[in-house]
Amino acid sequence: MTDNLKKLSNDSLSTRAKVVTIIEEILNGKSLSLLLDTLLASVSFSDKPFAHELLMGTLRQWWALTRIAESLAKKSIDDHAVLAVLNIGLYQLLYMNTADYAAIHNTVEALKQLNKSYAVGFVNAILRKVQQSLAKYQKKVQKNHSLPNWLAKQLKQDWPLVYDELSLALRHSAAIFLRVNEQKVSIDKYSEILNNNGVSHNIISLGYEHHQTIRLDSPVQIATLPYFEQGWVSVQDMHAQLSAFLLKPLLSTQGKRVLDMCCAPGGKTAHLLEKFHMKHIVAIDCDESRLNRVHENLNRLNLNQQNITIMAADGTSWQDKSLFDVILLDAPCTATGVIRRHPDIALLRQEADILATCELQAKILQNAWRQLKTGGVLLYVTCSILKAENELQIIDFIKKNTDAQATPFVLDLPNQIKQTVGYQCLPLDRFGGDGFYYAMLTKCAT
Ligand SMILES: C[S@@+](CC[C@H](N)C(=O)[O-])C[C@H]1O[C@@H](n2cnc3c(N)ncnc32)[C@H](O)[C@@H]1O
Repeated sequence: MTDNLKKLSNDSLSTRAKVVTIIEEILNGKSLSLLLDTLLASVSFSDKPFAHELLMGTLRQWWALTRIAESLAKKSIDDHAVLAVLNIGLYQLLYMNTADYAAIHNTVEALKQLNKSYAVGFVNAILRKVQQSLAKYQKKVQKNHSLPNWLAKQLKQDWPLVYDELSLALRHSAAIFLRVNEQKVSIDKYSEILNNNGVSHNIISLGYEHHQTIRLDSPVQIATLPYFEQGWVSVQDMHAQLSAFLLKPLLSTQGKRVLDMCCAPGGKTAHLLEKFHMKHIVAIDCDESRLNRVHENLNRLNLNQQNITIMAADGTSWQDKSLFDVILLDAPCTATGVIRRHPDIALLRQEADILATCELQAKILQNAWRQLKTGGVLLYVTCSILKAENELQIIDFIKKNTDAQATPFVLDLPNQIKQTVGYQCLPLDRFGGDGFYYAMLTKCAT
């Protein structure tokens, strides 16, 4: 734990100051996933909803709020804590029903608690200016996007026809989808159980053949879902669930050797084990700590683990002794398709990450290909919405590998967009799935 985070155990630190501390950590490169739990554990029960909304909302609107703050400051604000205090203040004024006095006074107090008293006058003046012309600034903050400029520019170039819709959707939260473990219960039966427990939801199409998923109408505490601990259900975005369904024609006949390259934290591995009897599945990932979560997931779901080998390995160079019939490559990516769920991505990613990520993907893909039998199939997946990591990556791969042939399939929802090779799923509305790309390649005899 960093010294900065140790401050969170100080009960006299206000919830606002704690949220600012978490944002500082994110701006220093830490990921939100663990920090959100740390924040919520450090505040009182009654303050948890406020802390959650203030952190997640401020992160989702970060760039739009920063533009307002810096336009009023007439300069860029380099002190992370001061910028975070300003942005949580602006978020309370422009998005939450916080009384103006609390939004300004208590936010400015956080500066003092964080030893940033030098900025009290500066922050106070900006927040008061916004409070005096609230409607004007509410309109201003809604305009355009809340993305770093380089990303907005790239998305506009990649998706000119739906750019406005896309950049708007990326400012919102995403719906929760459930993957039902059909070894335990059918979707229809689980839907009935949810109804009996008062959990409002819909069964919706995945856009591929007749397959369906459950979408919740509003967020719930996941651990309180009926039979969650018994492994009847998992949380998984609808588009992430496509992997196993797309592989169904190949894996419904038994006896296949499968490689799950880049498997952690094991969402897709678990789905494969729920659905298919494979001869052997090898699941690798380079991140040992994330591999622990694969074990945890498979154990909760009570899955038969006799035929699976899970291990830490570098996908750019690791080779198995025998070839595989099917390879699932869920490649590391910029994760720009899941910004709605992980709004810290919009703060953390840099333009230079695209090229570095594409190079890593190309290396892993090439190494995976060497391990595929002739006649075998590789499913390439990312949760990115950037063409460089997706369609362009695969077109380039096919050019370099004359034994690689695109295998056609059809997705049929409006936000599942056919590409030269594969499909791009876009997060175009609040209730649709995340941004994912899928391409299927068959290895031909040369
Ligand atoms: C998109 S995530 C995989 C998600 C996973 N398939 C699931 O469904 O839960 C990408 C994974 O790639 C892993 N990774 C990154 N570089 C790698 C490499 N060189 N070799 C193997 N795994 C790598 C990361 O640790 C991360 O767990």
